[in-house]
Amino acid sequence: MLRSLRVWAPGVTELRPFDPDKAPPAPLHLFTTWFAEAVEAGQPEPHTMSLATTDADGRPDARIVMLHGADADGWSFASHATSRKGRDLTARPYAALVFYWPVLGRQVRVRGTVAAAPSPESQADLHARSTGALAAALTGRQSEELASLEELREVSLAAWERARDNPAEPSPTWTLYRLRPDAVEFFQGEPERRHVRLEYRRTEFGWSRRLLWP
Ligand SMILES: Cc1cc2nc3c(=O)[nH]c(=O)nc-3n(C[C@H](O)[C@H](O)[C@H](O)COP(=O)(O)O)c2cc1C
Repeated sequence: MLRSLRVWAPGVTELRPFDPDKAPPAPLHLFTTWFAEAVEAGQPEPHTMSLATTDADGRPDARIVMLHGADADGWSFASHATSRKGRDLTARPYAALVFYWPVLGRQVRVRGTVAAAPSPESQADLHARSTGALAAALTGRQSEELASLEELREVSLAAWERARDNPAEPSPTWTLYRLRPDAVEFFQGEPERRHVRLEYRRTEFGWSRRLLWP
């Protein structure tokens, strides 16, 4: 089965030429352009990304989270500070994000230091989202062992009710995190496998750019 599968099948993926000489001086601008192009090209869920962290012993872990924003302050996402990833970030406030947009054969990797936003900002970010997002956050206990699906159902039903009754109910452990990048890499797939990798690195004078062998 694996051998019958194709990456970037014609008709599914459009590999556009990417000229790194015309790339903007800062990675945020290129990310914003590529993100909008992924949306326009019909990429499902382009705002989901892998978030990699390491625990206190340096052991890595990764999971999918939603992108909450990308601006001059960094790339943001939200989760419980008490979750496994939250504990990792407390122990080692450094992370990597990976976006994969297969309809355009593009990957973006972002690495840098992570800081937690002040609680009022985290709560405001949560309350600007859907009732379901608030209910999920109010359910809490993320990454703890769950005794049964029945217990989850009971706690979740109560959380949905609280979220509907009080859309401003706080979820004390819910935290908005910002990753301030020190490196951002853009990968554009190429049909002859001469993929273009453009890496931006933060320097004391701004951003430097270099190509990487694919
Ligand atoms: C599409 C998708 C989006 C998700 N978005 C989030 C998110 O924004 N925040 C979050 O805490 N978990 C999110 N999750 C769940 C995480 O992948 C993960 O299961 C959870 O956060 C616990 O991770 P941890 O034990 O490493 O802390 C998402 C999962 C999927 C599949």
